[in-house]
Amino acid sequence: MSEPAAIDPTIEHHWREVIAATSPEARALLSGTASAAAPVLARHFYDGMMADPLARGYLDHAVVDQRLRPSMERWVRELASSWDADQVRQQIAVQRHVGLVHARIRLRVDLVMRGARLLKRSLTQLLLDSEVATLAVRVEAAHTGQALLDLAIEVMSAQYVDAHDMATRTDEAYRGFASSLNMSLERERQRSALLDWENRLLQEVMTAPAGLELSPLGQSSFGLWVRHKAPAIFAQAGELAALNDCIAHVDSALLPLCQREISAGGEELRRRLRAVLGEVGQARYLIGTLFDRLVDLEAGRDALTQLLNRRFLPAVLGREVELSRRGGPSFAVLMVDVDHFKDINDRHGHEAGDRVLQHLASVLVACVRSGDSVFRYGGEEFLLLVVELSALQALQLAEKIRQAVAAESIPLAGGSRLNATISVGVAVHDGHPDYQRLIEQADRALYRAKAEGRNRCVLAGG
Ligand SMILES: Nc1nc2c(ncn2[C@@H]2O[C@H](COP(=O)(O)OP(=O)(O)OP(=O)(O)O)[C@@H](O)[C@H]2O)c(=O)[nH]1
Repeated sequence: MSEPAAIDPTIEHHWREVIAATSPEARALLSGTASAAAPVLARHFYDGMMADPLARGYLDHAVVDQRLRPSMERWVRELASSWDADQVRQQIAVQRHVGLVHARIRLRVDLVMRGARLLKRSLTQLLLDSEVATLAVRVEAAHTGQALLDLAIEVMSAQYVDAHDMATRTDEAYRGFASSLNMSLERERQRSALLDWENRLLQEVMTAPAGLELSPLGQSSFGLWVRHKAPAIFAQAGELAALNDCIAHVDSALLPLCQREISAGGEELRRRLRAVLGEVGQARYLIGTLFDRLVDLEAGRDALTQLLNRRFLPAVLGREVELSRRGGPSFAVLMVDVDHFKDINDRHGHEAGDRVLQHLASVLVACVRSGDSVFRYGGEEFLLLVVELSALQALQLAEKIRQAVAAESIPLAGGSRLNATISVGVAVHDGHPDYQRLIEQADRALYRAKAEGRNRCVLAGG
């Protein structure tokens, strides 16, 4: 993360405007009150934050008491007593630094906002209750205090977002690097690490002197890899959590039971060992699944249809929105859904259902141009992004696809054939920057197509 050098002139301008509009009396009241009450204000800030279990995940009480609260007191004092141009510039630099630190420790921005809101409320109350100035001066000081806090948080948040974006890009790049390692080699390496641990366990059980602690799976080369490297490769995959549970179960429940039976030996020990090996079998299965899914996911492909999966939808749609925002031609989204697909599954079996999806995918791909994109959006739902088309042309394309599907019966595994139809919702981009809105419009049009009898195409807003 690098700190941008120049100070945003707009924010500096706003900051100085706030100060210029504040009378010397109100400035003095604000500085004096903030300075005297800094310990109370800092306490309100952190008490509010630490009341949230989420915040306690980032910060612990000792760190808050010893380190953060004193620097928060200083922060409040300086914010409320920086009036000349140099001091303002200095303040902006401080807020940016704080934003960077927050991004580095991944402190959530909403928690900071909450603390700031509580702090603002306390400061306002103190100023309004002050007995050393007229009501007009107290109100003026309260307004300035609030404006300065807002400015500080604004600068902090802007820096936070920049730094966070950069960190996300770096994380992604690392993930890309990590997952571009030779995956089949990595898979084999981890499988054999797991096997090594199993062999070692058996050896320890057979030959270990009395009192020897069995080696935990979590400390094995496999366990360390799961804890430290696998999250970078598999991100938030559910199987990874299951794998961690598996390892924890082996180490905290199954191994101690095994350990207890070593000296006695016999059938009970064998039973306990089988339980361990059973759980390790589960870990092996999970590793296999993780790697299998990664191959498709990394390629951005849906395993059944080989179409793009939803992963790249934000990137692809986001880019089209950006292109059209810069004056490019409009584009459309077609939401395609198989009619009565549940019946197809129920009547012909799940495999036939899969075959229908594969067939439909090939029809969709055949009907669009190479500049268009076809996604498997959900179970039996597909999303087509078609570029440089008017509403009428998009609807005509949808109709062409609908007819192509309806016209051709689909061959099944046993030689039989079945007919399927689709409904299509069409929406043309109207310039709105949020592509999700376009998807929702297409979705609503699809819903209408279903409601009006299926096997038809409906244009959103048409
Ligand atoms: N064979 C198969 N079935 C799937 C797959 N993904 C989802 N499904 C099934 O698709 C069916 C979708 O059913 P519904 O959402 O009720 O819709 P429908 O039966 O197509 O009815 P309408 O959309 O209203 O015409 C569910 O039964 C899912 O189990 C898949 O990958 N393969």
